[in-house]
Amino acid sequence: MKKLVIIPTYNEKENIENIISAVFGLHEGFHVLVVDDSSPDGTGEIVQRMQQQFPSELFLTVRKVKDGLGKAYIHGFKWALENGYDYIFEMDADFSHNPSDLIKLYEACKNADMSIGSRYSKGVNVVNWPMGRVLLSYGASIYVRTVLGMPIHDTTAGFVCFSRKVLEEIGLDEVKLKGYGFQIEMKFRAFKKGFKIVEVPIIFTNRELGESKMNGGIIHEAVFGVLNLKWKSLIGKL
Ligand SMILES: Nc1nc2c(ncn2[C@@H]2O[C@H](COP(=O)(O)OP(=O)(O)O[C@H]3O[C@H](CO)[C@@H](O)[C@H](O)[C@@H]3O)[C@@H](O)[C@H]2O)c(=O)[nH]1
Repeated sequence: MKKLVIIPTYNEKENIENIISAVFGLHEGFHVLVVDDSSPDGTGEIVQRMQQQFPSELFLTVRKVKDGLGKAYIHGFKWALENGYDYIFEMDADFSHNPSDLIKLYEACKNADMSIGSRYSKGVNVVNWPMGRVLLSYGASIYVRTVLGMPIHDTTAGFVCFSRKVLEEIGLDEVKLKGYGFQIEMKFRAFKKGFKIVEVPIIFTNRELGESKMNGGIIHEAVFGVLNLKWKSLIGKL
């Protein structure tokens, strides 16, 4: 089975080399695609250099401008489908997600269609986030679950495994949200299509290096984006 971990990056020079090494260090046959938005800090150049060491496992696509997490992933998903991958993973560059949990996600995904590394399926498993961010994220998950009626605890999770057929059937060109709302939209579309989704408990650890790209615009898009998804679902367009 061909497995691809997609890592979107914007200014991750402190993390990128270590995270790629950690994935390959698992020796589980994962390939890595980095989707970099022309990071001014030289993240892309670091990946290019590592490609000499891992010519057939490490891939890089560079987009011209910073255009949001969602668009970066959509680009990566299409690349994965074109290149024949069976299982496709989302993972942050910054070690918020422990790369060794990829194995748990893969095992769970084999018995489902999609698996989610979940911070909230067994209590709240977040380390070193400021209380405000925990409340925002946990509150967002309750808001989304209530409005959309989706039985998923961690609806904004960014540590996910998709089996190929989910990405083939979900309608990638119709996914509209670009920021973290994208995470919600992907899960809702998969849920509406009747795919089997399982949550795997993980511990999310706040990054030690580099900076989060979270901002007010991303929150605004997610709040109104959820209402729009609900509306589309009510009028049968989703
Ligand atoms: N290519 C690209 N990558 C991006 C962009 N914005 C963020 N990224 C990359 O996406 C990953 C996550 O971004 P962070 O900015 O570190 O996210 P966070 O604040 O820690 O957010 C986490 O929580 C969110 C809400 O729960 C999650 O939705 C998100 O996936 C992530 O796990 C990192 O690898 C970062 O470099 C972008 O515009 N373009």
